[in-house]
Amino acid sequence: MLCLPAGLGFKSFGEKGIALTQYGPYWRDIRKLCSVHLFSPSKVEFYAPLRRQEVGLLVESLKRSATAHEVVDLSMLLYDVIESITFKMIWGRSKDDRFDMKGLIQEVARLGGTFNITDYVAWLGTFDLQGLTRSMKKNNKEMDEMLETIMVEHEQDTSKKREHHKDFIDHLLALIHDQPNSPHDEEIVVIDRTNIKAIVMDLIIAAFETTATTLDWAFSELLRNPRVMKKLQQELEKVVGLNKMVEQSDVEKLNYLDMVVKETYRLHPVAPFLIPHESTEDITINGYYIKKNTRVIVNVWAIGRDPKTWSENVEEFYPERFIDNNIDLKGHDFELIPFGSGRRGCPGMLLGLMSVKYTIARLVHCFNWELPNGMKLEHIDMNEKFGLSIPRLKHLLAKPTYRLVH
Ligand code: HEM
Repeated sequence: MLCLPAGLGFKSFGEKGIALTQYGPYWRDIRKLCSVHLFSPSKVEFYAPLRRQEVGLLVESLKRSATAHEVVDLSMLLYDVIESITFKMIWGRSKDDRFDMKGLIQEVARLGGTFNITDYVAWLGTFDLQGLTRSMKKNNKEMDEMLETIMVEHEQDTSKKREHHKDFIDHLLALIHDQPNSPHDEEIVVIDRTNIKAIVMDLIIAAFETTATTLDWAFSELLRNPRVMKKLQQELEKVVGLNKMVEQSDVEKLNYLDMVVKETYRLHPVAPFLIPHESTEDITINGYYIKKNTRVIVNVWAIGRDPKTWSENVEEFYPERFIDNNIDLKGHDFELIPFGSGRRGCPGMLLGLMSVKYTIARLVHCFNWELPNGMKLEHIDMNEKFGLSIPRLKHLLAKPTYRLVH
């Protein structure tokens, strides 16, 4: 069956972005464009110094907390570091006190995941009984104003620095200013300001919340499972040693880390239902007839907890289950598809996984982690907050101790 994301109960900027846009020439061009400037392996490499710098700053701040024997809000710190990396990649700056970008994105995730009665009883849409349309419009307006300001600032900044260090918004704006001479020019996608806002919004939502939430769950499981934490530290000691920092080039040598990340996604897929898809043709699967244009929701959360696939210890965080199989995250193994599968699968997987693995590696290598105030393992609150993604309900608190030799 060919699938493509269908409309959610809302759409931020119509079908002008990438993630909620129907399959067709526009989606193909935009996806290609994003691949060149953001997702390709060379871009993952290009952003290595940025990741190194931002995660390095986090390590330094944790070292200070360790010296002061402080308990830290690990969830908040993880969201902050991914926020900085994502925003710097996309518009060249990290936090901007003029805008509450994180709040706006989290509101989109909340609204997107709210049960919307209009999806089932369309005529109720006129009444907006749950106030979702009103909230979405307000959110859209704020985002629109914020992105317009950022775009204007990019256009006005003609400094040499900008010429040499173009961010993603610069690349998109160049497309407006260098529109093709001929409509048959296939190399250049014709876009306007609303397209740019929609694409940028999609990318930030797709990149920020997903990566940060993965890290939050990975650390929750590592803290709950000291055996796994210890084994990961042993792997890091063996591959990197205790005298130097982990580098991104070390990441591919860390096999146990790879299994820890897969196991995190099995139990905590960030997008539990992926993005809603739509069948593009009539089809029968396993005896079930699915009509063309049917909305299809894939329950990745349930697949990851199916004892028929994963055996009876399905609730246990047990990375070793990946030792004797070739299951990977690329979307070929349907028992584990946290990044989706096929042509609408996540194009930012390489980028996201590098941020996830590198951050875990650095923090587990540099620090021992304890629960605060003698808290017992079984008291770690593992409840989820339901939305488009499923982050932790409560922040994860922990106490770091520096463990490297220098
Ligand atoms: C590491 C954490 C990430 C996870 C778990 C994740 C997961 C997903 C999932 C489940 C989908 C929907 C796939 C489907 O419905 O079949 C998706 C789509 C998408 N992701 Fe990611 N993602 C991550 C990181 C990123 C990053 C870092 C970026 C960009 C910089 C990104 C950009 C996108 C885009 C643009 C789409 C929509 C693709 C389309 O509709 O063609 N993602 N992602």
